[in-house]
Amino acid sequence: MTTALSIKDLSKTYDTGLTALKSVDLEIRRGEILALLGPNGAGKTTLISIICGLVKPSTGTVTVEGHDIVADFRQARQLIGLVPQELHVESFETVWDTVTYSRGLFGKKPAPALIEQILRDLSLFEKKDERIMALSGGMKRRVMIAKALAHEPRILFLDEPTAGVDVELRKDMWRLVNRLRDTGVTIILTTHYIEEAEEIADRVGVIRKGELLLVEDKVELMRKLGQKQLTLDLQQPIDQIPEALSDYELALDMAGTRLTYQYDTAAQRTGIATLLSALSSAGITVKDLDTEQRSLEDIFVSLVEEEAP
Ligand SMILES: Nc1ncnc2c1ncn2[C@@H]1O[C@H](COP(=O)(O)OP(=O)(O)OP(=O)(O)O)[C@@H](O)[C@H]1O
Repeated sequence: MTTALSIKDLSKTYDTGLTALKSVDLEIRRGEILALLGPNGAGKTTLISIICGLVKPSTGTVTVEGHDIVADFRQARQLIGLVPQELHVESFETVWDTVTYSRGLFGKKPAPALIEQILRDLSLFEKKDERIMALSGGMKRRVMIAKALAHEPRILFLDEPTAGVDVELRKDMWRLVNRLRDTGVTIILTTHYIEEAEEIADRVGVIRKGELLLVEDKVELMRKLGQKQLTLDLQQPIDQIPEALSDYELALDMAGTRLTYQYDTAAQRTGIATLLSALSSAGITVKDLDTEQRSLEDIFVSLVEEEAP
């Protein structure tokens, strides 16, 4: 594994006394897409801001492709592209000038062909001569992404990139993210949209109250924590779950016509076969059945709830 980003024992206590990060350890591989999930105020932006040199850590170290973000700030920062949560783009400049200027800030030689490609990828090329102030909010957000990419970063941070953007931009963005990843760029995104993490991430980190609760391969996480639910629609309503079925984790709906059964997909035995035969022995006829996999959203909600004091 080649490490793109290494975070060790990172903590941050703001001047107000609030501890936003508590001893975070995290290794991010080159070329992976990591989604950081967490409720409001979890510390996601603080983490990104420290890595980008915008906030000073209280303890700990961060290295970007081997460069320490404090001792070797310029080298480390040059490898990073940041698309912040807030829109702040120069109003009077044109799209082209703004994006070109961003590249220049990192001391990189002009590369008009590259800037053109970035603008085309973001469906911004037709707007290249327009002033930013004349653009819609969605277009401004595209400009922010273009600015972050102009100096060819190896690690791209997207802080809640799709909050309030339309479906079109979201799709463009994920296409671009996948293409960047194919060229070896490491992508770290924070999001409230769990389906976004589910769709795009290779690994998912869950952060809450400044603590990294887990970091796990997405597929593995879903396999480990994912439970399936079996829904059984009954031919005849029942008043209560028969005593003979008390060993199973069953729930009966209000109408008495639907039983639900939670089971672990990773378990050796799901218990479905014995459950069905026990139902039959109890004289309960099943009209229809259906299974449903828990989504990452369910997993996230249950994790955050479980850990709550
Ligand atoms: N400059 C600051 N001074 C004091 N406290 C701060 C500062 N910036 C952030 N905080 C606090 O630190 C905690 C973590 O905030 P942060 O913005 O990192 O969370 P987040 O996970 O990005 O949240 P959101 O999803 O709402 O953006 C919050 O309680 C916040 O109020």
